[in-house]
Amino acid sequence: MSPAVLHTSAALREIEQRAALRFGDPFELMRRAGRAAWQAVMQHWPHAQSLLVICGPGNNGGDGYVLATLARASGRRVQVCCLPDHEPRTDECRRARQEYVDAGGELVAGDGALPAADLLVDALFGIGLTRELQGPVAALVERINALSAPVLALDVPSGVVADTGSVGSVAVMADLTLEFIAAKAGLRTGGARDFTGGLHVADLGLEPTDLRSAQADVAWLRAPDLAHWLRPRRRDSHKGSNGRLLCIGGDHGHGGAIMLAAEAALRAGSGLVDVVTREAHVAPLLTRLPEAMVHGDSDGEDNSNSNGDSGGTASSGLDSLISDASAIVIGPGLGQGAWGRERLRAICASGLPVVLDADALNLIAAGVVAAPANAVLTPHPGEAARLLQTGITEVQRDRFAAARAIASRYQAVVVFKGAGTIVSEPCGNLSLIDAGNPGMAVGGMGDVLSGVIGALLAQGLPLRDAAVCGALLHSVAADSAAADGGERGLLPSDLMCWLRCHANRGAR
Ligand SMILES: NC(=O)C1=CN([C@@H]2O[C@H](COP(=O)(O)OP(=O)(O)OC[C@H]3O[C@@H](n4cnc5c(N)ncnc54)[C@H](O)[C@@H]3O)[C@@H](O)[C@H]2O)[C@@H](O)CC1
Ligand SMILES: Nc1ncnc2c1ncn2[C@@H]1O[C@H](COP(=O)(O)OP(=O)(O)O)[C@@H](O)[C@H]1O
Ligand SMILES: [K+]
Repeated sequence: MSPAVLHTSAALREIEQRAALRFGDPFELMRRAGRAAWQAVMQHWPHAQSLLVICGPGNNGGDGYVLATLARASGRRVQVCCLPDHEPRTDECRRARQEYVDAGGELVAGDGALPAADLLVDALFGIGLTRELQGPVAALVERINALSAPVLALDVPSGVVADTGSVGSVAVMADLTLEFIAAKAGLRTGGARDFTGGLHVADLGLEPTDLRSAQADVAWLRAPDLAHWLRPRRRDSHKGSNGRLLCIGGDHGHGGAIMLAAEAALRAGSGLVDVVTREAHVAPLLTRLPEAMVHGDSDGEDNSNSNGDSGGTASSGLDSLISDASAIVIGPGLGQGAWGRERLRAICASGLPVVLDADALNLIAAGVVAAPANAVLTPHPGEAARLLQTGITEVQRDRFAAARAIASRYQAVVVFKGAGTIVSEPCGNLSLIDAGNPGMAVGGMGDVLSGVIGALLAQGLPLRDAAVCGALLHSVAADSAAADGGERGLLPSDLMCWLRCHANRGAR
C-alpha cells in the first residue's frame, strides 16, 4: 500500500482547479467546504446556540459565509464580522456573501468590539496568506484570541503559513482546524503545532485518485506505519543475525548520554551493543546495562594513533571494534576535544552506516571532520542552524527547507528533530513524523533517538528507512509513555519499555 501523503498549497490549488472543472461550477467546492464546516460545528459543539464567523476577503472568507448561511437556516444566532477593507475579492466569496445577505444574515464591523458568542469561526485566511498579519488584521486576531469561546479554524488557523508551519507576529489559536480536501504538511510541524488545536480533514467528496498533483508531496508517517518495517524476527535468528551496534560517546562529565543510546539500541532490537566511552563511565554503565560490552578509554588514549595498552580503544582497539560492527552511533556526550575528534575521524573513514548526533554534528559543522557517506544526521534546531551556518529562527521558519538544505549540503539522510520531526533524503524527498509530544523536550531524549536509529541500521534497514522508522518508533514510544503518566516529568528512560513494545508491533 502506498503511504499517505501531506500536500502543499500549490498541490491543493492544482487539485481544486481540476475538481472545479469536473463539477462544472467553481462554487461547488466552496458549498461543500461550508457544509463540512457546519457538520463539524454540529458534531463538536452541538450546544452552541450563537456563532460569530470572522470572514476575510478571499475564498476562506467565502467558506465562512456558506457556513454562516447554513447555521442561520438551522436556527442558530449568527453574526458575520469582517473588516472594512475585507469586502469580497473573489467571485465565489462575493456569491457566498450575497447568499448570506439575501437570506437576511447580519454583518458587523470587525474593527469594533467583538460580540459574544458560544463559538467563534475563523474564516479570515487559508492557504492564500501571503504575508505576516499587521495593523487592523493583527489587532482583530488578538481580540479573537482574547475571547474565551472555543475557536473553529477553517482550513488553516489565520496567520499560520500552511506550507511551512511558521507563524508571524500573531495567529488565531484554534481548538480545532478543519482542513479542506487534504492534510497540509505545514500544519504538522514547528510553530503551527501550538495554533491548530485538533486537526480534522474534510475531503469534500474527492476521491484519493483526485488528489494527484505534479507537486512534490511529503510522506505522512503515523503510528500504524511502524508495522511496515518492524517485521517479526526470524525464528531461527541468533544474536549475530540481529546486528552489532558500536556506540561512541561520553567524554568526561557526559557519561549518561551514551548509556541512554546504548540501552535504547538494545530495546530497539540490536543483537549486540558495544560502547566506547571514558574509563570512569564503564562501571556505572555496566551496573545499569550489563548486556552492553563496554570499552573504557583513559586520559592517555585521547589520540587513537597513540600506543595505549590499557584495554581502551587507542591503537588497534577501535579498528577491531569497527570491523566487528554492522553500524555505528557517534556523538552523544562525545565532546569536541581530542578524544572525540580522533574517534570521529576513525568512524568517518570506516564506510559503515553511521548515526551522527550532538557533538559529532558540531564537529562536522565546524569543518573539523568531513561528513561521511552512509550517514544519518540527527540535528535539533540549534545543531541544524550550525550545520547551515545560519540562525535558529531561520531554520525554524521553514523546517522542510532547512532539512532539505542540510541533506543536500552533507549528502546524508537528515532527521530534523523538534515538534513534527522531518526526515529529508539527499535527493530532497521528505517525510513527516506525525507523533510525539512536548514531554520529549527534556535532556537525553535525542540520545535515545540516535540509539534507536543505530539499532535499526544494525538490523539491516537502509539509511532512509532506519531514519524514518526510528524517529517514528521513538515518538510513538514517547506518546505511550506520556499517556501512561503525563508529559511533564517524562524521562528518556521511561521510553525504554515502550520502545520494546512498539518495536514488536509488526510481530503482533
Ligand atoms: N479554490 C477553491 O476551489 C477552494 C478554496 N477553498 C478555500 O479558499 C481558501 C483559499 O482562498 P484564497 O486563495 O482566496 O485565499 P485566502 O482566502 O486564504 O486569502 C487570500 C486573500 O487574503 C489577502 N491576504 C493574504 N494575506 C494577507 C495578510 N497577511 N493580510 C491581509 N490580507 C491578506 C489576499 O490579498 C487575498 O485577498 C482555502 O484556504 C479554502 O479555505 C475552499 O472553499 C475549497 C475550495
Ligand atoms: N515539543 C516536542 N514535540 C515533539 N517532539 C519533541 C518536542 N520537543 C522535543 N522533541 C523530540 O525530543 C528529542 C529531543 O532531542 P534533543 O534536543 O537532541 O535532546 P538531547 O540533546 O538532550 O538528547 C527529539 O527527538 C525531538 O524531536
Ligand atoms: K482560517
